[in-house]
Amino acid sequence: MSEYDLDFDEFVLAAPTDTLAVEPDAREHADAVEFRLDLADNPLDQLAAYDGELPLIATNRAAWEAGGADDETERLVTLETALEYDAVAAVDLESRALTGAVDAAATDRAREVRATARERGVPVIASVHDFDGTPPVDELADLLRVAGEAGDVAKLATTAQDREDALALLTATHRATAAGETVATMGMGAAGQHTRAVAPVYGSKIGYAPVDPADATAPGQYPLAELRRLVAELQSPA
Ligand SMILES: O=C1C[C@@](O)(C(=O)O)C[C@@H](O)[C@@H]1O
Repeated sequence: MSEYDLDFDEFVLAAPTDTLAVEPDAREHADAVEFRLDLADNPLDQLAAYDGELPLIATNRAAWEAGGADDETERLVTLETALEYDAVAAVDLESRALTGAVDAAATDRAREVRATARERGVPVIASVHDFDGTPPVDELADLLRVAGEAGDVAKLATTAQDREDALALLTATHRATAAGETVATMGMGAAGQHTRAVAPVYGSKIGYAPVDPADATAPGQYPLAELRRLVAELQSPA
């Protein structure tokens, strides 16, 4: 068993970054670092040099899901190579990449990365993003169900335009958790911000918050120390 194990039975607060050098600053409040390979310079060299304490979630976000990786083959090869490093304790794969929404060759490759992760005992976060809005609750439930079949944690980040969107996301989170699914949800944008603190109350198992707000990887993220404080207060009300 690696010293870097991550499971998602309990809430995991991840600090997203493109530079592993921030890890010492994340330690006080984070449980993990999300390493955004798609945004990083020399990501594999950074991984080879990593000797921090926090486990890493490896993400190599596709350009078609608003990430920085535009060559599908290369991004999946890089992600699979990242799995060779002990510190990589979870891997993020787009649910659409795993379920055939891209193209057949890319789907096979994404599934190979998932198989490699599983051989190594590394959980797979199957993620879905909606950068335009938040679909109705039943659609959110479907997205979570499909992602949950594709991965070990179903992650859903949608853009909340108003409080109804935020409520829909929280409702879907609550229902999925009550049904025994392992999910992570967060609302993007100003109207979604509070869901980042509140969704863990309804069972969401991952939060993302950068050490430095200037390094935010999505609209509406709280700074790390702030999200840690909010989540802790809401989980243990006085
Ligand atoms: O998928 C997610 C969630 C996220 O988009 C957010 O909204 O906090 C931030 C990303 O870095 C991460 O990969």
